[in-house]
Amino acid sequence: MSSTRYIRLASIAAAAVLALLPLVLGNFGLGLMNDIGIGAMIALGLVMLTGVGGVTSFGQAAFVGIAAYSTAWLTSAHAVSPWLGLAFALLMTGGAALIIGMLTLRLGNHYLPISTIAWGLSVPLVLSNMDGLGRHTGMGNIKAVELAGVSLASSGAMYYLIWGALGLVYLFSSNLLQSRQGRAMRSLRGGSSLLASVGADSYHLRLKLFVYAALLAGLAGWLYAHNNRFVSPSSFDVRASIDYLLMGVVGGLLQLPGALVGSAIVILMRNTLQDILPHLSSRGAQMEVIVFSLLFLLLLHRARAGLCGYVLKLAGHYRRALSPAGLETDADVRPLERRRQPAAGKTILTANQVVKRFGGLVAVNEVGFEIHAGDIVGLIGPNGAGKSTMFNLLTGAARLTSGSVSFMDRDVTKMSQRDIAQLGMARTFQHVKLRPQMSLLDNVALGAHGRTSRGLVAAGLCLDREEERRIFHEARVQLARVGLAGREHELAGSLPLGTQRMLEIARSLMSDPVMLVLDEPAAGLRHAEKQVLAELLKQLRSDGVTIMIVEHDMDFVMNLVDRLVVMNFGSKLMEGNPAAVRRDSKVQAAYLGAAA
Ligand SMILES: Nc1ncnc2c1ncn2[C@@H]1O[C@H](COP(=O)(O)OP(=O)(O)OP(=O)(O)O)[C@@H](O)[C@H]1O
Repeated sequence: MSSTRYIRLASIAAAAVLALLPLVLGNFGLGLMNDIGIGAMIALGLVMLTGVGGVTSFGQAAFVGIAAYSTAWLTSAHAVSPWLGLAFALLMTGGAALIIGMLTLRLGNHYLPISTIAWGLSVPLVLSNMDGLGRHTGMGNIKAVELAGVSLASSGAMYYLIWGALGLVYLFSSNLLQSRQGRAMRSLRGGSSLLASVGADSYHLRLKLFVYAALLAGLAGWLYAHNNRFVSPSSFDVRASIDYLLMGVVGGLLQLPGALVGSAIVILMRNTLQDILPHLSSRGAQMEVIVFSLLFLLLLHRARAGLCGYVLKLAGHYRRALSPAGLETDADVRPLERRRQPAAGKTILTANQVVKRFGGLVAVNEVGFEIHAGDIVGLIGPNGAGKSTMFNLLTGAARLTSGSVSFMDRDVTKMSQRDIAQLGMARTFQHVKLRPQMSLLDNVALGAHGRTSRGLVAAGLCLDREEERRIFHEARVQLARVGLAGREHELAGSLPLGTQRMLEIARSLMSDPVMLVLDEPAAGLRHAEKQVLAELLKQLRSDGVTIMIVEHDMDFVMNLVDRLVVMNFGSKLMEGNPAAVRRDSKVQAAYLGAAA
């Protein structure tokens, strides 16, 4: 049985068991299940935000509080329908998350998690000081939800509402992760330069995840308010936020089921401890904190990926589980649209008097050259000549001090790396940047981000399948082009360096580039791997792809390129075909002579 079929059957069985549970559970059991469902929904947001997006939040309970108070205020003080309360709660939570996210998500390092503590502390403080919201006492008499005239006041009715909503958001999240946006989101943890090179914007991806996680917390807050029919600020303080984070860590922040497992473990454990500890000590509440702290430490030592991660690892599927297989595609799938490629020989890139200073050091000094469509051009020079700096200036990864660069008839001097990528400049990295936990197919599919468009909502609702089929069809074509056909489902992290470089090139080709810019592609490769790479690049040239290559390996470059630009001490030493460069005495003195 295929793993997809197995997962589908297991999900149907789990749904059936959950649907029948109220028949055997009493009120207490249903209350616990409702708490687990609400906790799982908040932890699901954290799996998306922290596990996928790499943003640690200590303030998620604040969003739960904003939503719970919004609906409590509207339905108890103004007697409106809880369904209007839901719309208002989501609006308030989403709006708050958007503002907080825009203010904090650009903060790097540890500043971001610290800032989450700040709003995690301040929201309950504000709630507990507002007269209209009952100050420290909170608000009661919250209306029960009604559905088609039927009151959902009982625990059993709320159980179906909570778990039904959880099922829907779980499905939405799962669809999202296996989409164009989801691939980019799953790549966030490895830094922003790879994403920029495929035309994706890390900041906006993080912001979307942040708002999404807050909306899940908001939905949970609404359910909490109408399940308990009472809200107070203490339920939404930083301690509650840490509890939700603990649920994610215990269950596993890297898998969606981790949210469910974590919520169940933490809530059931807390309940059991609250029964047992008072019999053992008069300081039961403090003991509970200690037990949870010990659990946290144990997990960090023994199972950092949480219980789900641990079990999957034992089952040997851990790495594959992070890497959805990608859609199967038919031969008759409509290919992705191609851009109009420039005519052979047309000037596609012009560097004009480019200067880059680092303080007093002039790394690139008034360098200029042109690149014509269909050529392979090499940028060479001894160590410290300024090649990498020039590479960064051309691709938009660094800003020029003066001079200009035009690409495809556009002045790109001040353009972002992402916008230059969108114009058709694809790059690879000196230190290969792949997503090791993702399949080859997913890694390559990521390269099409800038030429496809379906967004988060379409992905969550599965309205992007046609585009996904086209992406995966193209990804298979590009994998075959670099000699990796049939290896689609292997993990990128398991490949040797030479194959990883091929994979990077396949990813670059996914953007349908006008020009491929390769940063030391032969570095670290064995002789045979270099030969395979050179053959591939020659094949790409004959397919009409323009290539610029920064390289140290003279033999590799000389046998490959049409033209060379030689740099030394930041300046252009000469430009010409390989034979002319080989003959040039200045080059021999500066570089080739040293290498001979
Ligand atoms: N971010 C930076 N800050 C300060 N100096 C820098 C920076 N980046 C590069 N340099 C300096 O600029 C000069 C050119 O460096 P660059 O890395 O571009 O040379 P390169 O030709 O690529 O060298 P290599 O072949 O060794 O990679 C060097 O002296 C380097 O120390």
